[in-house]
Amino acid sequence: MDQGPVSPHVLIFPFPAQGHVNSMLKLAELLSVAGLHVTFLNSDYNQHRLLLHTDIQTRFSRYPGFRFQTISDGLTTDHPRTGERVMDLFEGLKATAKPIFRELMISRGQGSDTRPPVSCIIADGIMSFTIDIANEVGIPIISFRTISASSFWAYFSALKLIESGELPLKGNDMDQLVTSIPGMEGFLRKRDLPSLIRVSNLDDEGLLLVMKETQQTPRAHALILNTFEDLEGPILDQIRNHCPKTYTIGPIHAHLETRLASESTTSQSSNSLWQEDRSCIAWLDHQPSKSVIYVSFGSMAVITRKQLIEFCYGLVNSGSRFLWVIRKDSHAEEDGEHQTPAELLKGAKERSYIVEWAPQEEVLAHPAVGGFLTHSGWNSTLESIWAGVPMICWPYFADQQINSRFVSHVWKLGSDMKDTCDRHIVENMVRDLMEQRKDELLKAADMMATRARKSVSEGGSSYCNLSSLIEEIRLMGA
Ligand SMILES: O=c1ccn([C@@H]2O[C@H](COP(=O)(O)OP(=O)(O)O[C@H]3O[C@H](CO)[C@@H](O)[C@H](O)[C@H]3O)[C@@H](O)[C@H]2O)c(=O)[nH]1
Ligand SMILES: C[C@H]1CC[C@@H]2C(C(=O)O)=CO[C@@H](O)[C@@H]21
Repeated sequence: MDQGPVSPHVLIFPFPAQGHVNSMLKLAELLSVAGLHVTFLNSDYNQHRLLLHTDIQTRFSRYPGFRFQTISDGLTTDHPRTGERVMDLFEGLKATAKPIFRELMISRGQGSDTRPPVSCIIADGIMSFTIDIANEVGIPIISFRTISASSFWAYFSALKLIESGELPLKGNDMDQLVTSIPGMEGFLRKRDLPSLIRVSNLDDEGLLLVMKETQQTPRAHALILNTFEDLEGPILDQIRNHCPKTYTIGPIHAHLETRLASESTTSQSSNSLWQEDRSCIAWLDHQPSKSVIYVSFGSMAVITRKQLIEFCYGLVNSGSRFLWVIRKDSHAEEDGEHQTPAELLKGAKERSYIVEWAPQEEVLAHPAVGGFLTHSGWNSTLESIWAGVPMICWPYFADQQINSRFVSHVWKLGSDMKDTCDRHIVENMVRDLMEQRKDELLKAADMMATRARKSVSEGGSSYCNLSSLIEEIRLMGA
């Protein structure tokens, strides 16, 4: 990448969760490759886990302008930070991180640092207190929202949903179409609204939070989204009516690979907060081409024992081979139930493999993988699109409900199991994806993967947008 004469200093501040740290740390590396000074402000809790489970220090030591800095997320070490309790992070950050961040920005991140002062902040768009502080101290700020453009737009349109009377939800017909989100009139049902705004009470804390946070974005200098024009073009047109400087630079994980390759460098870029169990790659090496369905519900979902059992039976009865990520903290233990998932899956021992955390990007790229049963987190969705792997979506919360509608009905890359969790449905959907509609879905997935490749290749939309973004950041530092 070209390196101009000015060397600005960007401070990157993610919301402290895996799905956010992952993409924002990849952006940090992209900016470091371009020769910018970068400070990555990680929570103490996540930094400890990154150091424990990755080679992050060594990886970033090749960038002399890069530093990690840490900040408290306001929660105790034993707080789960998963499931619904992830929302506690917002209070923790406001009470603890916000005043520290203000002091840090008043000093322009200077302390004992010999690097130039911070000239630009890139902060998670779900933490609008960073916009208040940046504007107060006079440092330009760019919001990075780590969700899809479509879910961002749904949150942005929440006020319209309220004005038109579509929110709060009334009645039981969740299949009714929603009419007041411009660009989604023909296919978005009530049940496809992100769970945080799929509510029947306007006092709902999640609704108020996500609405307020999203409404603040136009106050930032620009918006970065981890998506690409060919994927979400019509929705991006809508967003640009409110946030004209919207840079789409995704899929970021692939963009980083591409840029590093063009610099003749490679990066084993695990940003995992859990220890990756690489034994699953050896297991995949012994499975036939496109025969395995990969199952993972990301880093935050917590499922009930009953749901776990329905998935077990559905997968076993489908007859398919499967690789399943079951985090230790991902399912509630219930009284009188002591069978582990491995014991429950005894009947499918030869054709199943369980790990607590996988090297997901590598798994999805493996020739043995032919499908992905996913919770539709945005990173997982993009990683699956990049790898050309069709999906069965089982959205858990937040943006996932709308992502799964786009996967199944707009991009036609799989099916949506939303709001059900029944062994027969799991079995039928796996058979459909891995057998009946296999060729058709693989073809559609392959076509979208080709478009994704084009976007991060030289001259592609994400490639050009990243170059413009870097140029803009350089001008801020001048
Ligand atoms: O065994 C695993 C499982 C996951 N991952 C990685 O973990 C990330 C998970 O991210 P995502 O798929 O986005 O899910 P969540 O962890 O649930 O992410 C949160 O953050 C996302 C970005 O804001 C949102 O889209 C989600 O709804 C929200 O739950 C991905 O990069 C995966 O590759 C692994 O490396 N190994
Ligand atoms: C805890 C969730 C509330 C909203 C956040 C989010 C967003 O940016 O809208 C995405 O997924 C979750 O990580 C966050």
